[in-house]
Amino acid sequence: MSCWAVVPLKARRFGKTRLAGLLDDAARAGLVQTMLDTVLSALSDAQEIDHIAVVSSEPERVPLGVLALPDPGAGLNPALTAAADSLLDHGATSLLVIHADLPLVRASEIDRFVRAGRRQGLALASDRHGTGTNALFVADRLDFPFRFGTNSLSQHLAEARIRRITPALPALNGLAIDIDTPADLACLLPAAGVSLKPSRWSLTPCTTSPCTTSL
Ligand SMILES: Nc1nc2c(ncn2[C@@H]2O[C@H](COP(=O)(O)OP(=O)(O)OP(=O)(O)O)[C@@H](O)[C@H]2O)c(=O)[nH]1
Ligand SMILES: O=C(O)[C@H](O)COP(=O)(O)O
Repeated sequence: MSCWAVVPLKARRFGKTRLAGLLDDAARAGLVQTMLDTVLSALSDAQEIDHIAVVSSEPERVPLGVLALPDPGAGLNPALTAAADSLLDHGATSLLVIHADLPLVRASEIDRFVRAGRRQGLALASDRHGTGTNALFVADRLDFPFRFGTNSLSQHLAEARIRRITPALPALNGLAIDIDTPADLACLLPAAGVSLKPSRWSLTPCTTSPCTTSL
């Protein structure tokens, strides 16, 4: 049994565009790198993960000890499909797809997510809005179709229904809190104790759970 984790990583110049009004290129690149480091470190500490890969058109960004997989350049779902095919050749028997923009994720949460997925055959990690999918674990069925994008959670649930799988949907803050928009940053930064420069940041209070809990 060999459990691989794969992290998709968008090309630098296309990454985190929704934050472009708030952060300049260098700040966005720094944020992306910090979040990627956090995710890779949590994966490497997770007991349930045997190997880690990053699928990216920029292999120079992939650290030593992590397998760099090429991105065919047709978007996120084709990149992940190509990665899953390639990992089958590397002996993968189960697969965790996890986004690179989860700044609070911990190894213990990854372990809980994977264990829940093993029990059900599939686990899905919703974003805090209940619409997106931040992580997906498949046991055995590496051909499960990826439907990342708008409203991906309901699309992944529909694919599960077609296959008569009842996925695990564990509520784990570190997997729910991704950083896409200025509102996401507004949720994260005060809770994380990061100081802000008011002249550059426009923060609105966040009311959507679980962003205010256990950070
Ligand atoms: N390899 C690869 N990764 C991608 C691609 N599109 C998105 N990702 C990654 O998928 C995850 C979710 O990405 P998104 O939130 O859709 O995109 P983003 O760059 O983070 O943010 P926006 O530009 O604001 O949409 C992140 O880990 C991205 O780096 C792609 O075409 N190829
Ligand atoms: O399926 C999703 O939720 C999107 O592919 C990526 O999520 P994000 O835009 O919330 O990071």
